[in-house]
Formats: sequence, C-alpha cells, structure tokens
Amino acid sequence: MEIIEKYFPNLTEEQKRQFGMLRELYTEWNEKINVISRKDIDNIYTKHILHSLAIAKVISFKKGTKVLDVGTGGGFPGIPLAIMFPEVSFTLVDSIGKKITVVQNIANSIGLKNVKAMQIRAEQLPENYDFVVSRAVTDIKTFCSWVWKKIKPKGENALPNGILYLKGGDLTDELSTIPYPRVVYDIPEFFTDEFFDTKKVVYLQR
Ligand SMILES: C[S@@+](CC[C@H](N)C(=O)[O-])C[C@H]1O[C@@H](n2cnc3c(N)ncnc32)[C@H](O)[C@@H]1O
Repeated sequence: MEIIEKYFPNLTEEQKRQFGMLRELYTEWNEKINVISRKDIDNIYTKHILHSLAIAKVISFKKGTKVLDVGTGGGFPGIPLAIMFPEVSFTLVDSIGKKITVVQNIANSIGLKNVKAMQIRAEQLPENYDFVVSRAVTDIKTFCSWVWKKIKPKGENALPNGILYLKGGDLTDELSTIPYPRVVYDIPEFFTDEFFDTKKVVYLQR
C-alpha cells in the first residue's frame, strides 16, 4: 500500500481506505475464483494496482468522463482507476461471468459507486465511451477492431478520446499495423520499480 502513496501522495482518506482493503479482498476472492496468479497476490500493489494506475499518470480524467475497461478479468485496470477517479463512470466488461462476479463484489465491498460490471464480449457492447482502457487482452489491431467504433470522436479531456492500453516489450511491429495517431509512454518515467522496466502505456487517438 505504501507504494501507492509514494507515487500518489494526495489520496483522500476514502481512497486510502479503498486501496488498503484490496489485498485482503482479492486474497479471499482468489481462493474461490482465480483472477490473479497466486504468486502475484503478494505483489498485488505493484504488479496490479500501481501498474493499472500508470494510466492515471498519463491522463487525469475529467468529471463525467465515460471509461470502458475491456477484458477486465479481476478488475484491472478498472478498479484502481475507479478509486482514483470517483467522479468518472467506469464500465468493466469481461466475457467470463465468474470474473465479473468478483469485480462486482469487490466494487461493492469497498463502496465504489462509479463502477458497473458486465458479462459481455467487447464486440457486442451497445454503448459509446470516451476512453477504452485495457491490459493483456489481445493484440492492438484486434483490440481496435472490437472497440474503435465505440469511442466517441470528441471529448473534453486534456487528451482527445481514445484507447489507453497497458503493454510490455517492443511494440514496433504491433503498432506498425494500425494507422491511428499514437503516443507511447514508458512507465519507468512514472514509477522506478524494476517490474516496470519494459512496460508502457499506449495511447491511440480516436
Ligand atoms: C489475461 S486476462 C487480463 C485480465 C485483466 N485485464 C488484467 O490485466 O489482469 C484477459 C481477459 O480478457 C477477457 N477477454 C478476452 N476476450 C474478450 C472479449 N472479446 N470481450 C471481453 N472480454 C474478453 C478474458 O476473459 C480474460 O478475463
């Protein structure tokens, strides 16, 4: 938990309370439904929560922004971002229902009112969003084919609406397959821990 406060020193008491509850809740839920690899539970604050919050170093979503997390699994990056931005509306979707059960229960347990969790395939979503966030779901080209038309073309944030995808390694080949304007942010610019050495936030502008 200290690592979250190290990089985000202005958390409210409510946010500290919510982040602080996550390790125990995920440990309990993971015993029933596996959403995090067992060895990662011990490092949940770095490998899952702080990693998700790299997106919060790239953009501070304005009040009322609608964000979609596709393939959220156990709630990453959506749950940490929903704690960080309580006035932003988050829809967390996954095609596997039991993962959505975990996400909804964790959101309820920590009192998050800005999260809606849905079992649905990304390709079938009926609504439009300002931003789509994600981690570890599929290659960027396939991902764009699922969600591009669900992103509203305009927006009121400092970055124009688009995709914010957490990725690792060399992305040259993968990004060469898509035509959209992009910025690749190296996470070590924000967080110094070794775990983030090759990790990036890929922003694609709608
Ligand atoms: C490797 S997990 C990543 C989970 C989470 N984003 C994380 O980083 O911890 C990939 C998730 O994407 C979901 N998924 C795969 N294809 C999907 C689709 N078309 N629509 C919605 N969810 C999908 C899977 O069910 C799985 O939970």
